[in-house]
Amino acid sequence: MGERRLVVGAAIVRGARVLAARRTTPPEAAGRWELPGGKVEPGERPADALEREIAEELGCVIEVSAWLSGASVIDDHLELRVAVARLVDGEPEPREHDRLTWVGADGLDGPGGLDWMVADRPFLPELRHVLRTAETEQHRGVLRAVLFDEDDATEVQRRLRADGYEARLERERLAGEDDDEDHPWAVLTDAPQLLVEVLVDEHDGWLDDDTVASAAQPVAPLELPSGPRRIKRPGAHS
Ligand SMILES: Nc1nc2c([nH]c(=O)n2[C@H]2C[C@H](O)[C@@H](COP(=O)(O)OP(=O)(O)OP(=O)(O)O)O2)c(=O)[nH]1
Repeated sequence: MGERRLVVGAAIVRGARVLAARRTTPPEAAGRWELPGGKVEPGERPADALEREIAEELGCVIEVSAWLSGASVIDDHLELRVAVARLVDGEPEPREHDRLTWVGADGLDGPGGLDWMVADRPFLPELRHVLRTAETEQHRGVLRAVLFDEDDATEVQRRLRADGYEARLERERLAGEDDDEDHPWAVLTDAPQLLVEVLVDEHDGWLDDDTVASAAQPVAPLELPSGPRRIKRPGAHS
């Protein structure tokens, strides 16, 4: 027997919750929760396979941020890897699943938690950690400024730090397969939203949706978006 074929699952994280999907087939898996995804085609990169499967199954666009560690055996022929991903366009709709749910660290598993596919369970502790980190950042009012160029990101970071705020750089695709120029930079900061908005504006970036709606409230009575959306995203990048 050769190597097991790879199945990839997406832990799509928004705010501090992850999207879980309930299977309908085969009968023994119906009613069990999984991370949406599917089989990687021969010659296909796992991140591309995942983005393709999500478009097919959920009708939305994601971007892989980082792979969780390890792989989990599904059966003699298949093994599962899981990536943390961010929703970049559209809203997930179930096309092949009978239910979708956004679940936080506390609702992942354990009493009252979801009944996951067996192969997914080894990923839950690390996933819980990812969600807890996201929760902490939300509570601290951390904003995420996204910029296309490293120079812009570094400059925004420098200016925020010069003003006494914390500012940390992150690459949008952290541990993906490739590292080409398409992947933007993010600056995570505890600076006030207005200041961050001014800086991203100067550097052709935008403020990410996830963080704004929840984080901005304690900072200032601004006009807040009622639903998740991106604030000032350039239409195309040059
Ligand atoms: N997508 C996905 N599949 C999982 C997970 N956990 C798990 O055991 N599996 C199993 C169920 C299936 O046996 C297999 C993936 O099959 P699939 O039916 O979702 O994949 P696919 O869309 O590429 O299907 P196919 O039509 O090519 O057969 O992996 C999970 O979290 N996500």
